Amino acid sequence: MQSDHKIIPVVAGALMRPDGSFMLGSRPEGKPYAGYWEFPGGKVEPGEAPFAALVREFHEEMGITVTHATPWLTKVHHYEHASVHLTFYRIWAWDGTPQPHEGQDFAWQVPGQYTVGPMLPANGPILKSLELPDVYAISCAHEIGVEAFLDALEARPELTLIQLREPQLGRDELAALAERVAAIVHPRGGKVVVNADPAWLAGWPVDGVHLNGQRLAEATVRPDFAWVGASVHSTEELNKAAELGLDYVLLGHVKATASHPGAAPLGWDGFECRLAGGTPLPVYALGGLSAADLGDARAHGAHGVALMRGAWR
Ligand SMILES: Nc1nc2c([nH]c(=O)n2[C@H]2C[C@H](O)[C@@H](COP(=O)(O)OP(=O)(O)OP(=O)(O)O)O2)c(=O)[nH]1
Repeated sequence: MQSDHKIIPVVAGALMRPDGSFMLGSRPEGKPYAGYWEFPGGKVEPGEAPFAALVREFHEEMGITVTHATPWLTKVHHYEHASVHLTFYRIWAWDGTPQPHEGQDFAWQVPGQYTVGPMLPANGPILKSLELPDVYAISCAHEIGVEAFLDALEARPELTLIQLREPQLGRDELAALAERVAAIVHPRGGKVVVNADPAWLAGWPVDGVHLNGQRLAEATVRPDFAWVGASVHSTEELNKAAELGLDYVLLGHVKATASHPGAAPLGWDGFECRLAGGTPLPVYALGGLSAADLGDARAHGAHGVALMRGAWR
């Protein structure tokens, strides 16, 4: 690690297609890591704003004009050739057709099903983040009953990331429900994470664990699951989740919600404020939201929206 190096600001963007596929480019000959695959982008010029750098790089590298992009993740990485501060955007709309202006190859890729490689070393967690859907759904059996919840889950095949959060259930009841939820969600290619003591989950057919605020505060290492997330309210808690190497956080509550009556909502400005230094892990906005809030959430730096009541209406 070469922390004495000046840190070079870099912007990069994932061109997103409506089906969830996105573009990677190969690094041209003559650059460090030539032939490795990356998100198109490059160094920010002195005095240049990051978004302006993104627009310029996409124009120079592939002749397209970015028309709609939202800030997504940031990361510092120390290479042997340089230390870089990476700002990643997701690009939702552009004019023109990508043409390789610098001798690079382009490939549209499906998250988690890569046909190109190797990837730039810094990009592993960034690529993993693209496997997370726009909408994160939190279970509601405690409000509407187990059978009605399972019926609602069956009826919404678009929900592919489910947090099982049923604090009223004991371990055996929760295990039985987790099995039924997984039997619905796994055939659709989705994931189930459980908001419970990680020690409970050994042998359960689930994909990960979700840490509530207290479990996050007590954690000293990342629990050993494929997917681990946490609920946070502050930048400090977000940073703790990042230090543990978690995969995502839920940050809220953004709007007034029945589950926190009386507690003042953050609003979108307060939400964005907590991400002000950038976030290395994807953040779902939580609290009083519906799928219709996805555009606002992305515009304020969120990966997507986390819904409790809003998922099942
Ligand atoms: N473009 C891009 N760069 C990345 C990504 N991930 C990552 O670690 N990097 C690093 C690799 C490089 O050290 C640095 C980008 O520098 P670069 O040399 O490609 O930038 P540039 O196109 O402006 O190059 P140049 O004109 O200065 O030669 O950021 C990524 O996904 N995309």
